[in-house]
Amino acid sequence: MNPHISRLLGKGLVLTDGDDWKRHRKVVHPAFNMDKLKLMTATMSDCARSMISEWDAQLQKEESGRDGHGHGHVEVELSSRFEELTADVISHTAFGSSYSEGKRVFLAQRELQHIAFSTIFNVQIPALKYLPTKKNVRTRKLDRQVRAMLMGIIEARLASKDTAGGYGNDLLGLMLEACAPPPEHHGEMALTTLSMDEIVDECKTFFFAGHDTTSHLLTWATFLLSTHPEWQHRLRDEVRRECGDDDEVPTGDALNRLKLVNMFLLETLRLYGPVSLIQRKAGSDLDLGGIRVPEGAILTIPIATIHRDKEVWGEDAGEFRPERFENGVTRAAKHPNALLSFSSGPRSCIGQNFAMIEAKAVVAMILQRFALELSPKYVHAPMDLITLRPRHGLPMLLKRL
Ligand code: HEM
Repeated sequence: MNPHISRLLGKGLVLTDGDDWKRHRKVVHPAFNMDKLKLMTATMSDCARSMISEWDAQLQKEESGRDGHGHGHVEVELSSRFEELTADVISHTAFGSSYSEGKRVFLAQRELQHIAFSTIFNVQIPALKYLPTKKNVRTRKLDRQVRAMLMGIIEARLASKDTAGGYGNDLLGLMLEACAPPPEHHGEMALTTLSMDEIVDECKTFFFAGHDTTSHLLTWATFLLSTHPEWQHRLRDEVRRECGDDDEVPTGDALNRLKLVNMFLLETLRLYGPVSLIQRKAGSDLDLGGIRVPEGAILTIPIATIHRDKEVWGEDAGEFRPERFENGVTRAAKHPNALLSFSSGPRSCIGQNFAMIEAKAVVAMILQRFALELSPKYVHAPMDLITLRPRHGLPMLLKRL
């Protein structure tokens, strides 16, 4: 693994194994249950609303700047805008009341991520990571800053627990709650199930695993909305019926009723899933459909290829057809687990409901207010750099409805 990426994730859920992984998953799991996620819907909508207000202001400026003779639309590069939005959402949902400190952590994490991505195709020579190259020096400095800032946030939370009446309802608070000592040891503040370092690494993992992936889902979803106007109309009708018009913020329950939006997002994940491949190591000798796989072999699961396989999805595998999900994910293909965007089994994505709720809220709020038309500047060049993104961004024309 690229050392810059290991540093980004530390010993969080993604990179731990065996008993360590079980312990981490047990602590983190309660933070992602449906009731907690519903509480986070309001935060997600608030972040989306502030992005939408910016677009409204841009449109207003465009209209007034031309004495009422503007062309009635603005062009926005959506992929970078969605990256900001999802970073904002994860900063708020992970750190709630400590949002502004959390945002600083995430800006440093983002720079670390850019360094990691810029070295992804380098040959990995172990000794190189100890050399004082410009990137190594910067990485170490940022890493120290991230750790110190996160420790500061966590210590402040622990110290204010009694006066604040708990650790808080954000992801960090819920993790601390799960690690809290039993009442008879009240006051001892020993974190019994995850160490301080491990909590720091879990915070880093949320940011890394949770913001880029969800932003690319939103990017490809809006791309497909603009290239399939009939679906844009159908989804808008559903959103208006279930969530109301543009001055109403969709509730968690209303989002739950968006069946067509859900089918549309699943089809987006099938055709343009942010994660194109995952790897697994064989824990013992295996027989995989007649092929002998020895213990320790690394298997690559080519999600993107499986998602377009005609033998799995039928002759229309290459076409955009959300209807295939009409009877649920398990009946959409010849195999019930054919959709692998969030992986499958015990190591599947812990944030999948979080990501789907966020994507539904943002798509619904955009459809309530704007019509989307792909800019003529758009060049279709999907690029797989850990996650699948449009190489030249997604310039989109937004029109007020
Ligand atoms: C559209 C959005 C997302 C996609 C496509 C996605 C995809 C995935 C995939 C494919 C895996 C399995 C990786 C592997 O086995 O190598 C995974 C794991 C994981 N994801 Fe996500 N993810 C998304 C959003 C999120 C969010 C929002 C969070 C957290 C806030 C998150 C946190 C995690 C974590 C912690 C793991 C590791 C789970 C474990 O090993 O137990 N993901 N994700």
